[in-house]
Amino acid sequence: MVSLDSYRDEIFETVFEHAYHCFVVVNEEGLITYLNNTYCDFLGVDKSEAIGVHVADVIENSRMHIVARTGIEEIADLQYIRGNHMIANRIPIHSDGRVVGAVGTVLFRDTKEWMKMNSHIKDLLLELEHYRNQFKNKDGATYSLHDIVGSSRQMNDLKNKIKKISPGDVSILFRGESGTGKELFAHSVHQLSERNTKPFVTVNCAAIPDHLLESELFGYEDGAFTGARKGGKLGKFQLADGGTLFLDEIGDMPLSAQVKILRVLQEGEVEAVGSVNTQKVDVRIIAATNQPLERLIEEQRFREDLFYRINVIQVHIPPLRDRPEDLRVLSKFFLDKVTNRTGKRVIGIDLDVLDRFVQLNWPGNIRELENVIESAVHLTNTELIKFEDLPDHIQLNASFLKENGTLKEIMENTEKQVIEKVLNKVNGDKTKAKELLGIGKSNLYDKIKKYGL
Ligand SMILES: Nc1ncnc2c1ncn2[C@@H]1O[C@H](COP(=O)(O)OP(=O)(O)OP(=O)(O)O)[C@@H](O)[C@H]1O
Repeated sequence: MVSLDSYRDEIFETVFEHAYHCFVVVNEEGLITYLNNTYCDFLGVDKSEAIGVHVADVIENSRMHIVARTGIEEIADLQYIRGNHMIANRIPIHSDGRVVGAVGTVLFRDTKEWMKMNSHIKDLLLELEHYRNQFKNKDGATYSLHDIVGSSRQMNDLKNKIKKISPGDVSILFRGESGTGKELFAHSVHQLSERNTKPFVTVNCAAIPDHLLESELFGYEDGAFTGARKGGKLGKFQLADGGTLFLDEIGDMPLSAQVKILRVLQEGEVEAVGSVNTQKVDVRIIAATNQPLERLIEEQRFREDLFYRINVIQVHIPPLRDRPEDLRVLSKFFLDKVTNRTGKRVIGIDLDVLDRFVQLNWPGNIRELENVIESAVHLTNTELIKFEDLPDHIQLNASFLKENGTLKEIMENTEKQVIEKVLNKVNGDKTKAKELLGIGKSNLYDKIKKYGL
């Protein structure tokens, strides 16, 4: 007689492993705990490598991590995976009254009917895409984590952090120098959140003149001011209702607008310019800045109470110079992007060029790197980007460093020369030397030893 356990295992094995359906199970963090063989084959992944990985990294357009968080089931949802439209069911798993994960099934039995329906759906979606493009609203999140290139430890840590903090409504403040990718990360947060089917609206606080910012943010009523559009206009808050509002360059927002934003965030209501009524809005705030907000607060140019509102979770994006491991992969990525766009055949980057890139400071970060590659692709006469194809300022910068070494080497060299000169001047008297140099005795001894003086 078969035991109950093995009977159960048999059923499990038959249902999950021999079925034509794809099955996936995730835990509450969205990490895959089970993936059946059919799904592995279809995705072309190795089961042992997929288990424990975040589902969004293994399955395109997955929403399993969202269901595992919200506990709201999604039945017969259309999902695009590996070139096909599939029907996905996502069901939350409850234990002890709380959601502990989700199980997902995807139907893809390759029957003729399904193929027919699939191609019909493809046609319909193409048509829909065509109409969507015609009415395209420039707002919307167009990037996701997959678009963020980089293999450095810092980038991987950042991506993991984004996956953890994206679900939920917590406000996030991205900090980092210009061109580090703050906007890209803001898009990704929205894409990974429960709000991803709702609008993602960007406000560039630095680009809107002070006197227009209020009406841009909160909209205005018909006839609110001279020159106002007939019928009034919706503000960014109303447009983002249910979704995410990305306040870019928030450090540049005038104080008067800061007060008003704070009120909206506290009360969840907006008042259009010229209106006597308020309107409820539900938006998640993501902000970004490259400004030192703490200093702006001291100088009373940024409100401390607003800072605490937006700074619930802070994410710092490191500058490019601090993650040289990403230079090679980013350079290749931009090379492919530019050559695909321009049709010019340039297949590689000289190793010399990449070596130089590592020495540079990149004040404009990834945006600057993209511009440098773009200009080099246009200038090169060969299939390889060479040193002489780089813009002048990069060549100068690089050759200076090449001749003199890295910043650390230049500084050490200078330090050695100064100490040597002072020691000669005082005939080796270390007490006098330390006074002239303005450093402590043990510090001086350490340096004498380090430079072999
Ligand atoms: N990791 C990355 N992978 C691919 N492209 C990137 C990456 N980071 C940034 N970029 C690209 O670099 C450019 C600048 O990125 P983004 O606008 O997100 O930076 P930012 O930090 O918001 O800059 P700013 O503070 O000036 O607004 C964009 O074209 C973006 O697509």
